[in-house]
Amino acid sequence: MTPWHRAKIVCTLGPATDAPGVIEGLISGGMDVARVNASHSDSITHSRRIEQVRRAASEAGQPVAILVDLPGPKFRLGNLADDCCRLAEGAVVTLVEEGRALEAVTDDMDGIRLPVRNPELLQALRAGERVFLADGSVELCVESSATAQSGFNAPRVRCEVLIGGVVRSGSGINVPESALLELVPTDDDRQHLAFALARQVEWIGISFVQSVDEIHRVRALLPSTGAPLVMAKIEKRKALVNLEEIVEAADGVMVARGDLGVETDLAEIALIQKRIISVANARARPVITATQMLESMVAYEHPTRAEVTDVANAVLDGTDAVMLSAETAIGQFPVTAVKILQRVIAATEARHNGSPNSKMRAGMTGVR
Ligand SMILES: Nc1ncnc2c1ncn2[C@@H]1O[C@H](COP(=O)(O)OP(=O)(O)O)[C@@H](O)[C@H]1O
Ligand SMILES: C=C(OP(=O)(O)O)C(=O)O
Repeated sequence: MTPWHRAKIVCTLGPATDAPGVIEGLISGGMDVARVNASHSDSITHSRRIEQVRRAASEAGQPVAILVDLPGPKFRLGNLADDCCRLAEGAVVTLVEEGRALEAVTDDMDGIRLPVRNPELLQALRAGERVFLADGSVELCVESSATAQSGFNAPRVRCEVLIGGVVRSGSGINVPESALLELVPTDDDRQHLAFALARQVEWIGISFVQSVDEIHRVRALLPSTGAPLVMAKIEKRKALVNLEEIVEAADGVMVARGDLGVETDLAEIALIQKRIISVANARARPVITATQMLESMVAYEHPTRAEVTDVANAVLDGTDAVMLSAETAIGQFPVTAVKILQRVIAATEARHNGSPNSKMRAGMTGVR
């Protein structure tokens, strides 16, 4: 048994957690919260995963809460032919609308075609604008806009790859200066919220919160009794301006470092994390530190020294939980990743038992 007061572990469910025995392994390894990222997979799959976690948790006699993370107004790539694509620096990439006929597009002009789920984004991009993919790991520069190429039968935006890397089906697209953000909750969020309420999940995550307004609008959709707790994901510059009120209005917050690292200055991420944690600690709101905690473990069995140090530092900062994303959702070593988190948390807390939030942490897994 793990000590009840330790920092909690949140694991994102995905194809990798569908393999036999993995959910059970995550639970015995120390998973406290299972996260369903509503941006990926369909509702039948989400339902099956939630039921599987609840069954395995009940058999293990360990509480595991469910967090349904609403997508928010995030632009995303569509499905890629091989699910994954490597973009080389200097290559030409053409962004096209997913599912539209593209007969007028010639391959040699086009370079690599990447489908985009949001046609309004294609119309809005202008020459010279920067586009970031997969949490900013790939950077594009728009060479010619959809308007400039209006002779084609479907909108297309030609870009040059400035920083290369790997993108996957559904990878996020950030255009930090774009004013295109829809109102949160979006129509899509409302559907996922109805799904989450029907399954009586313990937490819902609101993406791209910028002020308390988004929290109030989501709360207005919740039932008066038995509602899930509301986690505000801090990932926009404006959320940092309104941080204190947001933390006050939410039941918990997430340091969503993936989007935060693109939407703000990456160089300031460590300081921003410390500030969010400290504001949450001061108001007794549980805080999750998320994204790329053990990223190399998506492909390798051992984490880097920098990654385990990052986990330990988050615990020392006072985080109440650490989160795995791709590591458990699509990684090759999901159970090992959780066990490593558990070991690092235990080793760090054995020497620094300084968290003021023991009772609050216990509340994170307030399973119904
Ligand atoms: N349920 C899932 N199905 C397929 N892939 C997933 C799933 N969840 C996560 N992933 C993959 O892991 C990556 C990191 O996970 P996460 O941070 O939760 O997603 P995102 O940043 O795309 O919202 C995603 O970009 C995606 O490639
Ligand atoms: C957790 C995050 O959100 P998402 O998975 O929606 O990118 C993040 O941006 O760090």
